Order: sequence, then C-alpha cells, then structure tokens
Amino acid sequence: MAVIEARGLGKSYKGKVAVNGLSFDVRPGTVTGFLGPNGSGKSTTMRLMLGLDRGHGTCTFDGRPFIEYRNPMREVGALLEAKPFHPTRTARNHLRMLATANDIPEGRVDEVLAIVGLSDVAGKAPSTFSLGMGQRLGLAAALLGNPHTLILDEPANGLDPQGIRWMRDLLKALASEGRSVFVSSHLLSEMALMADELVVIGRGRMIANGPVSDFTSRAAGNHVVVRTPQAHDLAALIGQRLAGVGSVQATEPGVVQVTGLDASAIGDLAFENQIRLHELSTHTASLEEAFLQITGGSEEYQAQRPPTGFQPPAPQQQPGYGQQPGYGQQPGYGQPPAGYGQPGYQQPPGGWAPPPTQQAPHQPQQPGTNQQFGGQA
Ligand SMILES: Nc1ncnc2c1ncn2[C@@H]1O[C@H](COP(=O)(O)OP(=O)(O)OP(=O)(O)O)[C@@H](O)[C@H]1O
Repeated sequence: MAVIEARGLGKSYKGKVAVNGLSFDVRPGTVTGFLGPNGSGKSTTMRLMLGLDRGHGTCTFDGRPFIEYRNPMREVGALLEAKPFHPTRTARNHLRMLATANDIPEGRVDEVLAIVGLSDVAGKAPSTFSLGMGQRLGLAAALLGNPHTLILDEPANGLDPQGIRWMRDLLKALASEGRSVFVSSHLLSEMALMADELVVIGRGRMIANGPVSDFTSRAAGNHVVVRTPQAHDLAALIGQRLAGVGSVQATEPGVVQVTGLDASAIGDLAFENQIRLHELSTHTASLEEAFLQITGGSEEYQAQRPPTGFQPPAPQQQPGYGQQPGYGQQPGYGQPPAGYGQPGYQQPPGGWAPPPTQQAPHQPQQPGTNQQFGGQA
C-alpha cells in the first residue's frame, strides 16, 4: 500500500508565497487531516501534490509522481475544490466517461454511485445537484478506480449532518483497509473523530505534523483537577514537586487545578503522603482549542472585532469556545518550534510535554432515517 511523500512543496503567486517548503508523509492505514486557516495554502498544496500546479518540490505516491502513472485514477483518487462536471451529461455518464478513460470496468460506476448514495439521481445532470450532492459525485469519481490513496479537499463541504457522519465513517473504513487518506476540513470536531495524524499549516508553512493526540496534549489549558479534603496539604506537596515548573491553584474549596504534573504522578504523591482523593481527572484541550492556539496569528484573513455596543447573541457555545481566559495565543504557540513539522520531528522544547490525552470516542453510525442520500459505508 502506498505512502505519500511530499518534499519541499512550494508555490508563489505573483511574488507572494502561498506554500513554503512543505514536507510531510501520509502513511497507509491512516486518515491524515490537513488543517490551516483560510488562505493558508491547503488547496494549493493538494494541487502541487498532484502536479496540477507548477511549483517547487516533489510528491510521490509509492515512490512515483502522480503524473507518471498510466491509469492515475487507479492509484490516487482526488476530490479537489473545482469540480469539472460536464453541464449536460448525467452523473452516471460523467463517471462512465472517466471509467473508460482510465480503463476501469463500467460496472464500477453503479457501485460507486451506490457507495455515495446517488443511485436514485444517477440519470440527472450534476448541474441540478445541490452542493452536497456535487461533493458526493466528486467522491464517487475519486473512488472509481478503487485507489489506495485518497486526496480530498473539504469533502464534507455542503453535506448535512448525516452526510458528514457517513463521510467520516467511510473515510475511516477506507483507511482501515490500508489506504492512505489525506483530507482537509474546517470541521475540527469531525477531524478530531476521524483523523489519526495531522498536518497543520499557517501562511503556507508547516506548524505541526504528528498524531492528533500529541497535538491536543500540547495545548495550553491542559490540566489535572484534584478534589480532596486535604487540598491545602496536597497543594503544598505539589508545589514542592513542581519546583516552579507548572502551576497549582485552588479553584474552589477542596479542589486544586494542576499543570505540569500528570494525574498518575499526583495520585502517587497523594498516596505516599496518605492524602485522600475524591477526584483525579485530566482535562485535555479539544482539537479546536489546540488548533486556535497553535494557528493564532497565522491567519491570512482576520475579521475585525465587532463595533462597540455590539451585543453578541445569547451563548450557544461549546465549553472552551470563544474568548476564554487563557485562550488565543499562548506562550510557545503561534510560532512553530525549531524543526517542528519535519517528518519524524522530535519533541519541541519547553512547555510542550504531553500529558495523557482524552480523545472523544468514535461514535458508530446509527441507521439513519429519511436519508435521501444515505450512501453505503
Ligand atoms: N490562482 C491563484 N492566483 C493567485 N493567488 C492564489 C491562487 N490560488 C491561491 N492563491 C492564494 O494562495 C494562498 C493560498 O490559497 P489556498 O486556496 O491554497 O488556501 P486554502 O488554505 O485552501 O484556503 P481555504 O481554507 O480558504 O480554502 C491564498 O493567499 C490565495 O489567495
């Protein structure tokens, strides 16, 4: 099965650097999420990987560039932002044409239409499709050659919640069969459930590359909560153990919040000193929090603050969303540590030691009702 190796990818538009020396691997059997603020260079990178844009660097799929494959759709399935659908040709005929050009058996067309849930509208022209249906047809085209590698730019764009969950389950299933899946998305909660690895860029440069769990565990705000009737004694012991690295603070009577020491170390310390614990829990940043911290300041397009007197709508936010104390750019974030983002990167220095992580559990797909475009997993 294929590994994607991108090396030194770069591209400038009229002297402005859009992608700057990106190198990363995408391993078989994984979903690798590609994250970055608007305009950070994700789509340009994907086009460079496929040789659709002229630029610097190389990208190989199992050791060969995409354009060197005789039947590239059998090797790499791509869904990019621009969808080249013929205005009058039906969805089925569009796929038939691609199948013929790539030496793919025609029977595969109806298979992929069923996989993406478009069998009922296969005789209609894509110009009549909604955004989400167009995305499904683009995905059908990407899957047509049963490729071992998928490069998907915002595939969930326009999908309804059932469609998003279906897409997540499909991509995870494809990866579990040994495929390499490289997917960009702004849906960070989806990415948290779907991706094994991340490539995070800002202004065309690598910011982070590695397992999702490493990424979230390094975020500022990760801490351990300890509830104990001997909070004062425990806080003093933790303070001594921390020796100035990390923090311990009482957030309410009988509760201390600790950074710089993980739950097992705190549990051991309490046990050794006969301190009773009523709660010992690790709180890890969400992918969204970690992403906003690490990309803070690298947005190409930053919205202005609302004018004075603006009343925000009543909060319907997720915990940790919006402007929270300690939110935004933290010391050590925003600027990628030296050498960070290179393949096989080493632990960056200072304040990045990962405590154990808590990832949201994967939710198995429930049988949906009223799904017009349900798709097969
Ligand atoms: N054809 C083009 N001509 C000129 N500039 C371009 C072109 N395509 C992209 N750019 C610029 O290159 C930069 C990266 O754009 P790109 O579309 O790759 O970002 P992106 O991360 O995919 O953004 P988004 O998340 O909004 O889709 C942006 O500054 C964009 O304006």
